[in-house]
Amino acid sequence: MTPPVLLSVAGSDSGGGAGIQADLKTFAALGGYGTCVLTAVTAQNTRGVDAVLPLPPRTVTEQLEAVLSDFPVRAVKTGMLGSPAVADVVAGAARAGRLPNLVVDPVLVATSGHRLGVVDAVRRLLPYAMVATPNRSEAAAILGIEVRTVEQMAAAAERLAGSGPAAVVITGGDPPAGTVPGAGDPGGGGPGAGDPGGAGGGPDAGDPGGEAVDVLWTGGTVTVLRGPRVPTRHNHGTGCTFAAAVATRLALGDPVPAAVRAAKRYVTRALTGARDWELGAGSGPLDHFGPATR
Ligand SMILES: Nc1ncnc2c1ncn2[C@@H]1O[C@H](COP(=O)(O)OP(=O)(O)O)[C@@H](O)[C@H]1O
Ligand SMILES: Cc1ncc(COP(=O)(O)O)c(N)n1
Repeated sequence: MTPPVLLSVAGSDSGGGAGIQADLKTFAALGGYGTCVLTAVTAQNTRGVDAVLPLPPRTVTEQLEAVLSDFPVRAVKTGMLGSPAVADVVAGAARAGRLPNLVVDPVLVATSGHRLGVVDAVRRLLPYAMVATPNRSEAAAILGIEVRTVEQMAAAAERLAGSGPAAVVITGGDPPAGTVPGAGDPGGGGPGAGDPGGAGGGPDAGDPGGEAVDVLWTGGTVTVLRGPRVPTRHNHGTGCTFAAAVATRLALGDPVPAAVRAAKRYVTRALTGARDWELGAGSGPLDHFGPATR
């Protein structure tokens, strides 16, 4: 059977763990066919980003035309945009209705701390998103407010949805200092439990008992998605992988809540598969195709 076609609009990670490389692996692992439009080339490895070359808007336009004129693209994921001018090119295609099931991952800063994007570029694309997937610090930067607790994640998701996206997932993969703060009952609830007040005080990434808590806002409903926090230094590209998985599941026909749950499960498995890997000296990549992902 012909697989559904996905498009990733993102930067290249020479280390292969994030960006275009993570997106194409995720699309393939989940049964899609991946195409790509490069926005920037980064010199990057598990330790950090050494250089960034943003591509000219015209080169991005030409790649978009090449892909969209030939492939029946069913869903699109954007990551690093490179520049506001490139964001305008992509927003133009979205405005023209050429980017269906658009998942916008507002990449601003790499896990290593290197700046990869600006809020101004992300703002130009958000109005056209079906799903936006900022992490907590990205949501905080876009809105100019603090986003740490589950209550703050829920409020931020609702505010971001006000700027256009049909759904917003704020991801909480980054280990906060010591705990995932949130008032109320720390217990209960698998992925999909619906109590925004119940993040609990799970220990952070160093503790196998902790949780990775994401918050989904869609159609006026807040859903708290909980998963086990995988204790690992191999966590480079989690945000890219998550957003690419959401896009793939949308392309396969899932509604947004199901797509988001499936994406969270996939990231957890890809993290689990690479837990004992020793690739690079810093934040290593995920296991996109390993037995844990099946
Ligand atoms: N150590 C971890 N264990 C389990 N899930 C994780 C871990 N780190 C990130 N995730 C999950 O990966 C997805 C991407 O989130 P996040 O890491 O916050 O994105 P980003 O890379 O943009 O910071 C979310 O579903 C988040 O809960
Ligand atoms: C080209 C590119 N795009 C996106 C990210 C963010 O990935 P992460 O948040 O996992 O560092 C990255 N490091 N490089």
